[in-house]
Amino acid sequence: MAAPYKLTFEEQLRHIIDNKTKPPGALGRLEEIALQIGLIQQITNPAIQHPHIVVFAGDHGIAKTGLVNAYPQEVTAQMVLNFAQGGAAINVFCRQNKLTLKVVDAGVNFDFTSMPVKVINAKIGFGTKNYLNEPAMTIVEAEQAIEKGRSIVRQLAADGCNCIGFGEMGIGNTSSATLLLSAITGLPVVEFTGRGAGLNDDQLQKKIDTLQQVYEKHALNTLGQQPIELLSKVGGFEIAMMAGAYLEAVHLKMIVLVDGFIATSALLVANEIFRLTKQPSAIPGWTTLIDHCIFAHTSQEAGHEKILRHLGVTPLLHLAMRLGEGTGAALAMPMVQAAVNFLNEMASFESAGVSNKE
Ligand SMILES: O=C(O)c1ccc[n+]([C@@H]2O[C@H](COP(=O)([O-])O)[C@@H](O)[C@H]2O)c1
Ligand SMILES: Cc1cc2nc[nH]c2cc1C
Repeated sequence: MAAPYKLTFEEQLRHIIDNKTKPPGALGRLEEIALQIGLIQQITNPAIQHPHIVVFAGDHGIAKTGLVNAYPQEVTAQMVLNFAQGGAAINVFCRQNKLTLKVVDAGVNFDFTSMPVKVINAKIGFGTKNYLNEPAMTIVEAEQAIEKGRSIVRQLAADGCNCIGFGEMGIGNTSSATLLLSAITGLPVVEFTGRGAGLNDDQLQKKIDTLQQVYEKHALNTLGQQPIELLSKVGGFEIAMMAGAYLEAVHLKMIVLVDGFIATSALLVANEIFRLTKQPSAIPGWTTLIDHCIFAHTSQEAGHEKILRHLGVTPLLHLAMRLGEGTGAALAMPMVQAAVNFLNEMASFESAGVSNKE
């Protein structure tokens, strides 16, 4: 006699989700998220513990030229102080959704150490170099930033956090994100260039021309599969640190929420690093970091929708936001919690005595 067929863990989870008191699929995307989280935690009653938003801040040498940005470089440091004082949008949404916020100085052009503010000092440098003239950072700096991002997440996980969203702050960083995405996907710079924090039509054209020049100067068409070199040419300290943070969070099987355009560019860099290390994925059958992540929102920054489509993913929210700071991730967190809650708390047809379809 053939041995009885044993359900795989994924089949068991699907069965539990399908037997909740609702028509199959009626909770839509929440059902996908519940399945994804169950698979990440390899348990049928998963839990979110000590959810965090970590905002990485860094400055960009190119921003000093004013060729690609509407706001001056000083705004990065000023906004970090605003985060530390609780006055930014991300502070409001974290308070609303009971998320712990950590602010990391990955490389802002300002010294916060003498100030009475709660900012994690992970400074790699006082802003990157202007990549119109030279590489943004050294290979060693790129590696240091990645390692620092990994260690920050490792510490949070050790302190009990299992759900995390990453945000960023850095005047000029939509330009870095554009160049990184263009190199990694092989799609033209113009595809990913947008208005950032608020460029007009003329300024947008100047940004496109400038970034095309940078793309050619550093032969970025040859660097798509060399993520560390790519970061060193056109990256940002906050983007490199976030890439390390994603790598560690996925490695530790945390629930990871992806914010907007810049956060997605850091994820793609991390994904290339993951691919190079050829480590087996923590979850059977998941081959990329993308499989592991929950995409929080679609930013209004023009390139975001394009890269999301390229990846074949649909985020939870579409609020026409383009702020960064992790605000999209913070707003999506209650949906993720709702997915976990229905899986844990809803009755099944059997337990509630509700008749199922014939
Ligand atoms: O997250 C997004 O999708 C997003 C889209 C546009 C702008 N931003 C934020 O705006 C800043 C970068 O804009 P820019 O024009 O200076 O490159 C940076 O601090 C980001 O957090 C963020
Ligand atoms: C004011 C301001 C706040 C921000 N938060 C994230 N990016 C930002 C850019 C600007 C300009």
